[in-house]
Amino acid sequence: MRAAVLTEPHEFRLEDRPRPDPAVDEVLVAIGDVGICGSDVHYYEHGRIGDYVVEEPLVLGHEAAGEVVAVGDDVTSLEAGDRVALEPGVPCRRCAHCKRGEYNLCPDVTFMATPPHDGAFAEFVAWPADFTYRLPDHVSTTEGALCEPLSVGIHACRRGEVETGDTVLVAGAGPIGLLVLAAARAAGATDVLVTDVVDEKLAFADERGADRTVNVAEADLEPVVTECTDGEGVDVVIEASGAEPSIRSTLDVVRRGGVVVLVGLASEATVPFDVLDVVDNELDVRGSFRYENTYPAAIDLLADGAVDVGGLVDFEMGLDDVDDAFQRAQEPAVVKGMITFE
Ligand SMILES: NC(=O)C1=CN([C@@H]2O[C@H](COP(=O)(O)OP(=O)(O)OC[C@H]3O[C@@H](n4cnc5c(N)ncnc54)[C@H](O)[C@@H]3O)[C@@H](O)[C@H]2O)C=CC1
Ligand SMILES: CC(=O)[C@H](N)C(=O)O
Repeated sequence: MRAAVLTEPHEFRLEDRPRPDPAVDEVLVAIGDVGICGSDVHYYEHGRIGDYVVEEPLVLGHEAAGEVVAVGDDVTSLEAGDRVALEPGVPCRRCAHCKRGEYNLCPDVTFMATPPHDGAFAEFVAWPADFTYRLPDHVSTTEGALCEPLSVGIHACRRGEVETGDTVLVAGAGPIGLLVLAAARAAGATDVLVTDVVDEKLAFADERGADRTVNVAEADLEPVVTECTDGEGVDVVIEASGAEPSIRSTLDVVRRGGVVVLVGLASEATVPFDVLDVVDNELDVRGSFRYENTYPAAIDLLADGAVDVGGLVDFEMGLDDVDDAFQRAQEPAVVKGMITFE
């Protein structure tokens, strides 16, 4: 089978590799679509993300969906021909975090396309059946692949305890911010404000149902939030840009007693935070890391039409064009690129 392997920064090699055999509890999936995530682009550009360093050739891609072509002897939940989405992180199932159900925090997780674990820019992937989810007939494998970033959005909203009637501010209108917007709407948020520094991204957020968009490179956010919330501040801020000024501004726009959820990964490890603000206003500041138990909800939201990911994908390219695809994925106005397999 063919696989696109990152051998060093800016260098993909198309390799012929043996097709994997599924273990007894795994399914073999012929990959149909794989999204290009910002983290894939970061590994391509820099060969590392923090402590995760590409030391051996690595297959990237973790937003994947396709069709089951074989099942291991013990698998009863899926069969050949099923179209499926693959949850890319498989935890150890034994540690205290796994036992508590917070398996996204498992320190021994095998996460696709995170060194040293290969990802899904490959024709076939063998994957545990219980982290592989059947897609209804009317949900495409492109949508199945987008269950991954949608899961990040669902988990962030769960962390923020977004409820019916809430006013939510989503900072950053990249794929994660846009899917936080979608998940917040599905959770019942009635007013969603979205910020970015790129007008095209904000126009897109507007089309996708944002009540108000603010280009924070051109306008002050605080007066807009004051106007929209009668001076109270928003119930929940979900920071999905990772930009330091945006992270800092979260405390200025959340209401007293509100929740700030940090999803974006800041390039600087430390960002000054006004502790008095947090204490005095009794703010909940929470991290949100990947997701747990979100795939069934993501698939249901797509199947019911409660979340529409149509239009999120700017381009689709084959494995042969993986270099070009990664160049295009870095254009500022591009939201999502997809590698597709015939
Ligand atoms: N916590 C988690 O589990 C995960 C975190 N991430 C992180 O979430 C963030 C968002 O991911 P993507 O949407 O893929 O990234 P992206 O880079 O495509 O989107 C970020 C957006 O933020 C905008 N932005 C830049 N400066 C801003 C500012 N000052 N205020 C508001 N917006 C600003 C950019 O123009 C861009 O549209 C990244 O930091 C990524 O590393 C991504 C996936 C999972
Ligand atoms: C942080 C990322 O962007 C990536 N999706 C991951 O979960 O590692």
